[in-house]
Amino acid sequence: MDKILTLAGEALFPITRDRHGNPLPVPPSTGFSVPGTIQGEGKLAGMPSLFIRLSGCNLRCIWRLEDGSFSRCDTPFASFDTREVVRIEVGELMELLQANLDETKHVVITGGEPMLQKDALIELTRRIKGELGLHISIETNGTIFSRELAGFIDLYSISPKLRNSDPDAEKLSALGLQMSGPFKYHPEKRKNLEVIQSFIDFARNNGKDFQLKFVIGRPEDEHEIKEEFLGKLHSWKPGDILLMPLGSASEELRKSARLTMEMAVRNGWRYSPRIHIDLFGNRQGV
Ligand SMILES: Nc1nc2[nH]cc(C(=O)O)c2c(=O)[nH]1
Ligand code: SF4
Ligand SMILES: [Mg+2]
Repeated sequence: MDKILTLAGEALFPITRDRHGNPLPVPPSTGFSVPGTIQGEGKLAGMPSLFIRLSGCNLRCIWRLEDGSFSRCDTPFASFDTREVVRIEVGELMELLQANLDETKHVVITGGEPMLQKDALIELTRRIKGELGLHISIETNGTIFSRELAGFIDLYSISPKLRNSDPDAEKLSALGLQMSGPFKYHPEKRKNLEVIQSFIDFARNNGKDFQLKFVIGRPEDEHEIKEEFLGKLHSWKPGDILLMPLGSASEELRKSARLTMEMAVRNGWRYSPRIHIDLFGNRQGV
């Protein structure tokens, strides 16, 4: 029997057809007449893509912006609150993907933290490569590695979380949340240099690509990136390091954009936009 994936929100998005190729009754959240959107972030920003969003995350990010306001994970329905999920067999997801591909050659696997479902993902990515020959990216927080899965993926988009993402008592109480399991473990789990180095080494040795994409919300982030991550990792190039402004809405992004861009220029790193948020706002399925 096919393995089963647990997906969040719109699962595969944006799509316009069911797995038999029949039109869906509602248009996709993009409002487009065609399936697909563009990759909004990272080295492949602008690339026509379909997204698969997996449910569940081992971290619980809540950031503090420079003005003192808070910004939590931009996909809470795939991390903080996973009550609504879609369970789908790999074979069925393959049919849905195939029915919505048209000219799109890129698939992005995101979450949540997709590596939590690595067994089902190995089956899915093996079939996507073998049967459809698509380019596959994975958006991961860099806390879990699998050699077998890495072998089927072309771009590892690793987004290690900085201290500013820790859900401390003040942030939790401001958001009316309790200090329970995942919140408590976030600070000790979020940084795993061994896992990040494994992704980098595997990419270098197997003709794959990777990027380290850091979310920037305050000036101190620069020192932490250099001392606690890049200084302890090897085999990366400045062009593999991307800085992305903090925020899940355009107004938030604007607040941190200049700080982020200046930091990128100063270090020879790259700036990553979040095009889908600028174009569509903070919405699911775009
Ligand atoms: N268009 C678009 N680009 C994205 N890049 C990363 C995304 C994510 O949610 O991981 C994302 C997303 O949700 N939509
Ligand atoms: S690691 Fe990503 S998906 Fe998980 S809580 Fe943080 S921002 Fe959300
Ligand atoms: Mg994301």
